[in-house]
Amino acid sequence: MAAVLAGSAKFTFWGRSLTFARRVTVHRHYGPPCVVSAQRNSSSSSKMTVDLDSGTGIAVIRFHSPPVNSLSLDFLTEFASNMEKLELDKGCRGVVLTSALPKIFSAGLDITEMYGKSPEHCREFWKAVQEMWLKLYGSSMVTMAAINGSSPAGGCLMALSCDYRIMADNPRYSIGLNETQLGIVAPFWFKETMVNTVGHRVTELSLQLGLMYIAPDALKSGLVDQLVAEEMVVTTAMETLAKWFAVPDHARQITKSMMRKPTVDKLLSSREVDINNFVTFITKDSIQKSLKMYMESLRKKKA
Ligand SMILES: CCC/C=C/C(=O)SCCNC(=O)CCNC(=O)[C@H](O)C(C)(C)COP(=O)([O-])OP(=O)([O-])OC[C@H]1O[C@@H](n2cnc3c(N)ncnc32)[C@H](O)[C@@H]1OP(=O)([O-])[O-]
Repeated sequence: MAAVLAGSAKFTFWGRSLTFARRVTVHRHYGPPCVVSAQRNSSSSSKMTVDLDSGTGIAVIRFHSPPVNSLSLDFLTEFASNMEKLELDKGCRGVVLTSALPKIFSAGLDITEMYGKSPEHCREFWKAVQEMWLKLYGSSMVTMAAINGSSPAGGCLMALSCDYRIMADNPRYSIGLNETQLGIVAPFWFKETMVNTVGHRVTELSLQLGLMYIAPDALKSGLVDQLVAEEMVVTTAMETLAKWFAVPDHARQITKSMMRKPTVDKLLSSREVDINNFVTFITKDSIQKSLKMYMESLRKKKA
C-alpha cells in the first residue's frame, strides 16, 4: 500500500466557470476502497444520498426518488448541485452513481414535467437537463455508473455520461435511448454522447428504432463496459475507481477534456437555441398527444 504524493488539480474544464485551486493530494491507498476510512461525509434528501469517503476519495450518489427515480426538475437541480459541490471538494476524486430503489436505475426524464406544462416551465426544465449533463459529462472527476436496474432514455444518458458503466447481470434490466418510442426526439448532445461511446452505426440503429438493450446485449453493443452480479455492482465500481486513481489526475483529466470538449462546447455555444428547440417541439399538440398516449400505455401495462 504505497503512499503516493501527487501534484494534482481539478483543471478548468471546457473554459467554464468551474475553476479549481491547484492542490496537492496525498493518496495513501490504492487497494480496494473502504480499508482506509479517513472521514465520511454524508448528505441526504428526499431524492438522493451522497456519501463521500475522503479516505478513498470516492463519493457514492444513491438515487432514491420513488417510484422510478424519474428525473424531475427538483431531482436534476439537486443532482447538479451535488456534482458541483463534489467537484470543488479536494477530498473527492471519483463518483459512483447508483440507485437505492429495486429494479430501477432511473426511468429517465420525468414525463410529467413535459406534459401539460407551460412553455416557461418546459424552458426551466430543459435548462436543468442541460445543467445535469454539463456537470456530469464535463466532470473532471472519474465517474462510474453502477447500473442496478433498468435505465431508459435520460437514465441511459446519465450512465453514458460517466467514464465507465457496470451493469447488473440481469436480463430483466434494460438500457437505451428509447425517445422515438415516445414520439419524441433525443437532442444532438444525447446523440453525440452515445456516438462517442458506441460509434455511429450502433447509435443510428438505437436512436431511430428507440432500442432498449437487455443487459447481455448492452454489453455486446458497448453500451455498458462490464456485467457483474447485482450485489457486486457498487463494490466493483469502487474497485474500478481505485484502478483509475492510479493514473495521475492531471494527465487523465486533460485527456478526458480532449475527448469530450468538442461535444460540450457545441452545447455551450447553443444552449438558448437548444432550449428554444425543445420548448417549441415539446409544446406542439401532436407531441403532447404522443406523451399522453405513452403515459396511458404505462398505466395500462401496470393494470
Ligand atoms: C426530448 C426529450 C428527451 C427525453 C428523454 C427522456 O428521458 S423521456 C422519458 C422516457 N422514459 C421512459 O420511457 C421510461 C418509461 N417507464 C418504464 O418503462 C417503466 O416505468 C420502468 C421500466 C422504468 C419501470 O417499470 P415498473 O414496472 O417498475 O414501474 P411502472 O411502469 O409501473 O411505473 C411506476 C410509476 O412510475 C411512472 N413512471 C414511469 N416512468 C416515468 C417517467 N419517465 N416519468 C414519470 N413517471 C414515470 C408510471 O407511470 C407509474 O406511475 P403510476 O401509474 O404508479 O402513477
